[in-house]
Amino acid sequence: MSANKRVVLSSDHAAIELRQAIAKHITDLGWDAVDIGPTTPESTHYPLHGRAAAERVASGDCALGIILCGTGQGIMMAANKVEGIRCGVCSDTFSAKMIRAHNNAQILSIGARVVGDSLALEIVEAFLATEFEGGRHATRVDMIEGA
Ligand SMILES: O=C(CO)[C@H](O)[C@H](O)[C@H](O)COP(=O)(O)O
Repeated sequence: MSANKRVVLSSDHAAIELRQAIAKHITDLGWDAVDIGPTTPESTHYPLHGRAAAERVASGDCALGIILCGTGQGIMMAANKVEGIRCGVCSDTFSAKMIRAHNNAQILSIGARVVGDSLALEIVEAFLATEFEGGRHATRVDMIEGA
């Protein structure tokens, strides 16, 4: 499968089951889910998993990413420390579309303790189905990146 269908997934202990459900769901939709774990429920540290997913995207190994922790906030902060990565936390489908269409975010973060499972799948679908619009938004994204 080509790299542009590869979606890396990671989480901390707060979101393992939801992350695995999302991986199955996006596979059914035709994406290549690259689930980098963890798979066991022991308490772990979200910065490790946010950075690991972001590095898969920054390196070009995966085109997009989906990361989760309890709120989605901490793992998002860790992912955004990786150069060139734009990640937003979404709890609604409109925001999930907009972080692709206007912000060209490569990574979606979800709080597994914030949104229900079926809304989470809708948020993921909205994110994956939306393309960056470019134009005036490209100017602004370049400004985020310091251009
Ligand atoms: O939400 C989180 C970070 O923004 C993470 O899921 C953390 O694990 C959370 O802050 C603490 O969760 P814990 O299960 O009480 O360790």
